[in-house]
Amino acid sequence: MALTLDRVTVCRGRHVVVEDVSLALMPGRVTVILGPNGAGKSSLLQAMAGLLTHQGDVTLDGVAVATMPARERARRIGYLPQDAIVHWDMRVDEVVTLGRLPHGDRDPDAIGIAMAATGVAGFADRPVGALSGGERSRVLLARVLAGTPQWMLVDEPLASLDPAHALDMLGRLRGIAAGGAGVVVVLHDLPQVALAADDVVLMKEGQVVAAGPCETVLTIESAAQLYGVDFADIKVGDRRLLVPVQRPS
Ligand SMILES: Nc1ncnc2c1ncn2[C@@H]1O[C@H](COP(=O)(O)OP(=O)(O)OP(=O)(O)O)[C@@H](O)[C@H]1O
Repeated sequence: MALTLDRVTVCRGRHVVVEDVSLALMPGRVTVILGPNGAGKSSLLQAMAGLLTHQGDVTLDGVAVATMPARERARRIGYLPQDAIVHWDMRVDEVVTLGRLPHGDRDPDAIGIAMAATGVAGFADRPVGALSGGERSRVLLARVLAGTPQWMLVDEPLASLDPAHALDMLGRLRGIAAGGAGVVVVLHDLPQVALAADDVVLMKEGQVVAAGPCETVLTIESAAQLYGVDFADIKVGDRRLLVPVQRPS
């Protein structure tokens, strides 16, 4: 079930936005992609999902994602884009049921498990348009989860969530990985990265500058190099959380 990238390059217009990226991502773990704005994180995630034309190979269990029939790809890889919105004012349970489309069924077990895992069962009959941003984020996660994908690719799921809901969402993503799926998530907030990540991929200007276990790859030094600002660390339990600090003038 490994998701493997071999020399993946993505061009948008005339620009190379992801360059020569090779990675082996493992299921059962949360891998966080981080890097400055415009580094190519979303483009890389979309290439992994088979949604963006690229050079090089993205393979799942040795099978090229680009050549998988669309339905099979959607069954195996769940993708939650940045700023995902729901265009129709459907009920929560109807939105979650849409996650079963790649399977062509309305499997009540899968839908129920997804709703329970994301904590949306309590407002299943409400219209999504009447939910708060945090509740809506959980519904959209439930929709992807209902498809029981082997891999979940999630782009900035914490935008607009307050700290409590952000922690809740990170816990749910970790729970999904603990259940055996692979989780790849783009995040910006470094304390949240340290709380969520087993592995990290550091990207800058389209290239992967480092990848591996969070505790060894994400350091004060690597973060400073990545973002061009200084960081301090705070020890919380067995984790070191990095926070940006002003460089002394
Ligand atoms: N649809 C598009 N057409 C042309 N260029 C694009 C398009 N989407 C993104 N880009 C460009 O590709 C580069 C990488 O963008 P991408 O969204 O992958 O970066 P990112 O690291 O996810 O950024 P952010 O942290 O700001 O979300 C940027 O220079 C961006 O301007």
